[in-house]
Amino acid sequence: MGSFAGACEIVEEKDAVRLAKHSCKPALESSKDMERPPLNKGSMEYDIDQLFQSISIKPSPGRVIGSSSFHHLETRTSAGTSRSTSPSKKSALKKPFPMGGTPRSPRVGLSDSVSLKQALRDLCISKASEMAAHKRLSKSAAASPRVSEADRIKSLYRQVLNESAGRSGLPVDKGKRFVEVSLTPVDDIPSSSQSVPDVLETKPSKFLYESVGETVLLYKSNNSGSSLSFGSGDFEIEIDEYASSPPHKDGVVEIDKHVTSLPSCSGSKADAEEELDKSIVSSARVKSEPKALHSGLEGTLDNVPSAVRENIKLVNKVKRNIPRPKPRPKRKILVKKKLRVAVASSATKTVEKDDTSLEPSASQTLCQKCHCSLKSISENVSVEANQESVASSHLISIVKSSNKETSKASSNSCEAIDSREADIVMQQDAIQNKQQRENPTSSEKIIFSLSSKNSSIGNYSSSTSMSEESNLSRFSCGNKPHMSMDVRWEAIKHVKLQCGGSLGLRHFNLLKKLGCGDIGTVYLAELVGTSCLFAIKVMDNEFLARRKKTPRAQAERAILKMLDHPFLPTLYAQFISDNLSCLVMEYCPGGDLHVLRQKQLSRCFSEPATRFYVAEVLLALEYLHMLGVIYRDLKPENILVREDGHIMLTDFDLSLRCEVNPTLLKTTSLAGKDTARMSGHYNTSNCIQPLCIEPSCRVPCFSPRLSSKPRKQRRPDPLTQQFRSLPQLVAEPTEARSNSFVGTHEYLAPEIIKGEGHGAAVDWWTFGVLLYELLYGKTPFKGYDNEETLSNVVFQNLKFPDSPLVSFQAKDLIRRLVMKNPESRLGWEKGAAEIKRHPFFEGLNWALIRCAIPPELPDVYENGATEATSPKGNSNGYLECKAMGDHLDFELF
Ligand SMILES: Nc1ncnc2c1ncn2[C@@H]1O[C@H](COP(=O)(O)OP(=O)(O)OP(=O)(O)O)[C@@H](O)[C@H]1O
Repeated sequence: MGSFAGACEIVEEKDAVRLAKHSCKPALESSKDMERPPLNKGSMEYDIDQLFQSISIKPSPGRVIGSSSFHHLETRTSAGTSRSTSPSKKSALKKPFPMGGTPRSPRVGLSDSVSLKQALRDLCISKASEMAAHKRLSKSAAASPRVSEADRIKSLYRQVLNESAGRSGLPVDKGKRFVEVSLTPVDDIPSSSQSVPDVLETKPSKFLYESVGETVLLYKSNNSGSSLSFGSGDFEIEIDEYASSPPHKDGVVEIDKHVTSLPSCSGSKADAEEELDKSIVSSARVKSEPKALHSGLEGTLDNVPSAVRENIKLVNKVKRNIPRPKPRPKRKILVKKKLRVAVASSATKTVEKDDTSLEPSASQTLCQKCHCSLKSISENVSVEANQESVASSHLISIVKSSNKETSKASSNSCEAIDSREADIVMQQDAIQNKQQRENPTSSEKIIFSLSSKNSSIGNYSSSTSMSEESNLSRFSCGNKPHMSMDVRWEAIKHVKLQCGGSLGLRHFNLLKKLGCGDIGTVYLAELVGTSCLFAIKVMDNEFLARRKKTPRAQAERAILKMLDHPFLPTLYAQFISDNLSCLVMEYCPGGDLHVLRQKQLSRCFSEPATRFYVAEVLLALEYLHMLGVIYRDLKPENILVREDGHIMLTDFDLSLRCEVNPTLLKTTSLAGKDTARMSGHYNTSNCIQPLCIEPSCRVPCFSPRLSSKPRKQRRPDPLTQQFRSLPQLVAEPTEARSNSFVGTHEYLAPEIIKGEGHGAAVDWWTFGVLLYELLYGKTPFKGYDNEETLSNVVFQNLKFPDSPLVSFQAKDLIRRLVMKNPESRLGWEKGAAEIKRHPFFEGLNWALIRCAIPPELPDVYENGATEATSPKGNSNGYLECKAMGDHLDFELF
C-alpha cells in the first residue's frame, strides 16, 4: 500500500479529470461491455486488481457495484462535489467512503457478499483519497499563509504526539487512552476513535487562521464545556480572535511552558475534568523576531515532550480548556489613555509597564504615541507634587495597585478598569475635598504662591477658585458630554500640564475686547501655543467687592459650571490672576442677535429666521429651568451667534438659582388644557389664514363676537392622540420667587416692576418680548425714557405694528406670552413644554434643531473675529492686549 499511497494520487486525479472531460462516453460504453481496459503496471488500479485477484470473488449477477468509491473519489475530489450525500461528511477523509449511494463503477462487478474484497478496495481508495486530500491541503497551504500556519501547527502536533508515543512505547492507536487531535471544528468531529497519526495526517484542516498576533491554542473537548473525554475525546485548535498582537508572518508557534499540573490518566473523567479546569491554558505566542521564532519552535519540540511522560499526559497537558479572558486591544489602549489622564503622574510608568506585559507591540506603539504627554507629565510631577502631594501619592498608590491587579489578572477587562479609573478619579476628588476640609488654607497657599497680590481675596476665596478650577479641569470633559470631543479641552489640559496645573492670564494672548458688561469685560483670547480661541470674562475682584457685585459674579460662575447644552456656553476653565477673576468660555464669533438684527434689511429678522433663533433660545431656557435657573435677562444682546450659526445664550449674572421639582404630569388634563390654551382664539376666530396680514385683524380676530362662531375642530390623528396621552415631564421652577429688580427695562416683566415677586414666568414674558423684537425690530413697550418704558410695560396693551407682516401664529404666541398676569401666561404652568406646542412652532423638529441649517453663517475672519465683533475705529481692527506675566496692563471698564 505504500507505493499506492505514495504515487497514485496525482494519477487518479489527473485521470479523473481526463475521464470526466474527454473519456466519459467511452468509459460508459466499456462499462456496458464489462470489458476491463488494460491496466498500467504500477498504477493504483493495477495494484488493486492484483490485490483482488488474490481474493476469491463470487460474482453476483444482476448487481453491479464497482470501484464506485474510486470514481466517486474522482468526481468528488476533482470537481469538488458536495459531501452532503455522505453520512460521514463531517470527517469524510478520515473514514472510508461509504458504499451506499455512490455511483456505480462500470468496471468491476462485485456481489454484495464480497465484503472483504470490497472493504479492502475501499480501504485503498480511502487511503488514496486521504492522501489526495492531504496533498491538496499542502498545496493550498503553500498558496495560503493562513493554511500554512495551520500546517505548521498540525505538523508540530504530529511531532509532539509521535514523540510522546515513542517515549511511552505505546502505539497511539491502541488502548483506551487514545486521544484524537483534530483540526476540524469541534462540532464536526465524530466520536469514533481514530489513531492519532492517522487523524493528523488525513483529517482535513477546515480551520482557518485569522490574522494571528498572539496565537493561542485552546484544546477543547468535543464534549460539553471544558471537559476532556478520554478514549473518544476530540480536540480542536482554536485561534484567539481577540489576540492583540499584530499578525505574524512566520507563524512559528511557541507553546507555553508553564503547564504543570497534569490530570492523571488513571483518574476518572470527572477528576480529569476538574484537573483540567484548574490547569492553565497552553498558549502559543507568535514572536516577531526571527531568532525567537526559530528557537521558539525548537523550544516547543524540546520542551513539551520532556514535560510529558505518557501520551495521555501529554495530551492532557496541551489540552487546557480554561476559560481565558480575551484581550480586546482597542479598548485596552483606551484604558491606558484614560489611566494616563487620570493619573498625570509617575504612576503612568507603572501603567505602561504593566500594559507592556500584556500587549507588547501595542503598548510600544502607544508609548511612541504618548511620548510627549508622558514627557510633559513627568515634567509636571514636581510642580504638582507641591500642590497635591498627598492626593497624588494616594492616587499613585491606587493606580499602582489597580495596575497590579490588571497585570495579575493578565486580562484587560475594560469594564473593570474603567470602573477602577472612575473610582480613582472619585477617590482623588474625595482626597482633595477632605484635604481642603481639614486644611482650608492649603489650596490658598497655592494661589498665593502663584500670585503675590492675592492677600485680600476676601469671600471670593482663592481656595474655592482653585478647587473649582481643578474640579473643572478634571471633570470637564466627562461633565459636558456635548463638548467632550472639543479640541479646546485637550489644548487647555495640555497647557495646564505644562504649567503645573494652574492656568493664568499669562497663558493667553488677549486679542481684543469683545464687550464690556456690568461686572466685567470680555476679551477674545488665544491660548498660547495653540490656535484655540476663547472668550475670557475678566472681573476685577476689588471692583466687584466695592460695588457689592461679588455675589453676581459668583452666581454666574456657579451657573456656567453646571451648563452642558449646545445653546449655552461651555466653561473651559476659571482662575484668579492678579486679583482678576477670569472665566474662560467658548467664543462666539458671530456677535449677538442685536447686532445681527441691525444688519438685516428693515432691521428685523424674517419669520423663519426668528422661529429658528427663538426655538433655540426656548430650548436653552427649558434646560436652565430644569436646572433651577431663572435666566431673567433675556434680550438679543445676550444671544450670541456661534461660528456655525447656532445660538448661545450668555450672561448669567442676573440669573436666579432656585429649587425645581420635576413632575410627571398626566396627559389627559394636560392635553385638554393645552388644546384649549393653544387653540382658544386661534381656532374660534375667523382669522384662519396662517399669514393674517389685515391690520384690522388684531381686534376682530379675538373679539368675543367672532368666538361665538366656533369652527369645527379637526380630530387629531391617532398618533398625535397617543403622543398627547403620554405623561409629560415638567421641570419648571413654578415655586420660585424673587423680589429683585433685575433685568433690562424694555424686557422687564410687569410683576418685577410692580415688585410683587416673580418666578420663572418672567422668562416667558421676556421670551415674548424677544420674539416681538426680532420680528418687528423694536420692543413692544419702549417709551421715551426708562420710566415711560416701565409704565408702558405695566399699563399699556400690547400692540402689533402694521409692518412688517407677521403671521397670526407668531402674534398669537407673542400675545400669550406677553400676558400681564403671569398666571395667564403661556408657560406659567408647564414651562417650555407648553410653548413648544404652540402652532408657531408646528412642524419644528425640536430634537434635531441643532442639526438644522441656521438662517445665516457669520463671516469669520482668520483670527476668529467678525465684522460684528471687530471694534470699529481701530487701524488694524483689533485691540491688542497682551498679558505680561501675571500683570495685566489694560483697561477693564
Ligand atoms: N462667549 C462670548 N463670545 C463672544 N462674545 C462674547 C462672549 N461673551 C460675551 N461676549 C461679548 O462681550 C460683551 C460683554 O459681555 P458680558 O457678559 O460681560 O455682558 P453684558 O451682557 O454686556 O453685561 P452684564 O454682565 O452687565 O449683563 C457682550 O455684549 C458680548 O457681545
